[in-house]
Amino acid sequence: MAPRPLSPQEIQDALTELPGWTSTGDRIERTYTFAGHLAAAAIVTEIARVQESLNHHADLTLSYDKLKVSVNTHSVGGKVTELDTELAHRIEQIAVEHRVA
Ligand SMILES: C[C@H](O)[C@H](O)[C@H]1CNC2=NC(N)=NC(=O)C2=N1
Repeated sequence: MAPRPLSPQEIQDALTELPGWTSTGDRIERTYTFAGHLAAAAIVTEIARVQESLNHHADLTLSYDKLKVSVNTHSVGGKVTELDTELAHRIEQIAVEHRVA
């Protein structure tokens, strides 16, 4: 079944379970900061594995010691759906394992 775009209220409710994540309206995003570049780069492959398993992919922007994660659902015209909040939770699990602040 096709995912349904979440309402602004549903997005806000979902973000209460995702500290550090924000909504721009049509996306949910978080920027993680790491000890350095290799630590920031190392998490990318793990996120990619989860994204392949879910068949849902965020935009990942790697800079020196930061990784920005930004996601929406293309198949509904670029809106936030439960697929995005599910991926965000999975990425949070990986971040905890990497002891990201
Ligand atoms: C064909 C394939 O199922 C689609 O392109 C998947 C892949 N990853 C995706 N990722 C995101 N963020 N949104 C999608 O709609 C999406 N669709």
